[in-house]
Amino acid sequence: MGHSAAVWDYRAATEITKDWNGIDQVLLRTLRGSSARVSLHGAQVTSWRNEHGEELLFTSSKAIFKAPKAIRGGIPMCFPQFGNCGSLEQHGFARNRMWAIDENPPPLPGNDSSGKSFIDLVLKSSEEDMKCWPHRYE
Ligand SMILES: O=P(O)(O)OC[C@H]1O[C@@H](O)[C@H](O)[C@@H](O)[C@@H]1O
Repeated sequence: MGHSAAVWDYRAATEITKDWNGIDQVLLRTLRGSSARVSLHGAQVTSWRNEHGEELLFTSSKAIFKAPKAIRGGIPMCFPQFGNCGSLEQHGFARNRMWAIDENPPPLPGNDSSGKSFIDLVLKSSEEDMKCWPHRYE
């Protein structure tokens, strides 16, 4: 990619694209050539490729990347419940909401961002979700 560790610009290694349903997804690349893809639908990690381009995550070919279905596969956010251990939908509603990019995230701990890339996503409680889970969160 033409980056060197001395001038690593993680923002240049972060690209926002749309999936086939028009939903924003974030592609993150590292200096060494590995990458991850995160959908704003559920903040779900849908791909993680190593520096050889090999996919390390399973995402079902039957996955529907669109509400009201949560994405099946990858790394889901299970909140505020896991599985069916509660009265909410399977694994909670967070994986079936549109998350937002936090433009002013707190810095990474230490000085460990060289060659890496990252994105901070945020989900805030909504009046609608308060009806079934009456707690504020962010
Ligand atoms: O199928 P979903 O709703 O995407 O959930 C993902 C998986 O979550 C796990 O907790 C279940 O044991 C699996 O059966 C399930 O497939």
